[in-house]
Amino acid sequence: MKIEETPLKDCVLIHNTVFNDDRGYFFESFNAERFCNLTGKFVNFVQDNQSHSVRGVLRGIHFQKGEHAQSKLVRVIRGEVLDVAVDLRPASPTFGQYFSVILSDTSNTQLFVPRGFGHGFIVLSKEVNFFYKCDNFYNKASEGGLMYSDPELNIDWKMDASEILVSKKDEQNLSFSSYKESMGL
Ligand SMILES: Cc1cn([C@H]2C[C@H](O)[C@@H](COP(=O)(O)OP(=O)(O)O[C@H]3O[C@@H](C)C(=O)[C@@H](O)[C@H]3O)O2)c(=O)[nH]c1=O
Repeated sequence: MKIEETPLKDCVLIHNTVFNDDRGYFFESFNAERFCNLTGKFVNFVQDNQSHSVRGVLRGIHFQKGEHAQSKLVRVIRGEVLDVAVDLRPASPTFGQYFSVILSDTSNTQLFVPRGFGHGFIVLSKEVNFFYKCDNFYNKASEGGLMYSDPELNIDWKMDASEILVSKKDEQNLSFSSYKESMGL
């Protein structure tokens, strides 16, 4: 297992050691001790989530507020996505910046998205099974969302707008400027 820093502090890529043989492959998708030693963080994951989506589906940009904030360790089990993490920590030097990376079932790379970040992904392959661990429970009342197409965030989703499919809920997400206003910034 190797850690690769991203331009956003605390948000790291994790490359697992994959053991290939005649039967296929094996890798440890999470090992608490190694994760802690390599990242310097103790993260107590308490909930696992899995979703299935078809090409063009964009889920995001999501976060939970306040004491319900979640760190996420995300990966793709089947297919390929462009995964996006947005630094929403007002005190961070990279506040408002995003990092994007292709995650797929062939690279098996994982992204650690810390508390205080927004997270989303768009499906690039025909179908995707997406899996992630969270260090805080789902709390509907504290859900927040930023508009994926916000001009200030200016995220390159690498897909034509006409192909993008979002939920009714995500159509109502906040602009980054309204988000900042709601935070008193
Ligand atoms: C996220 C979540 C949803 N749900 C329910 C609520 C709703 O009825 C249904 C679908 O929820 P959503 O539309 O919010 O699902 P989705 O759009 O997949 O939401 C997820 O998006 C990615 C990008 C994330 O980062 C996650 O944290 C989460 O916000 O599942 C739970 O019961 N537990 C959960 O932890």
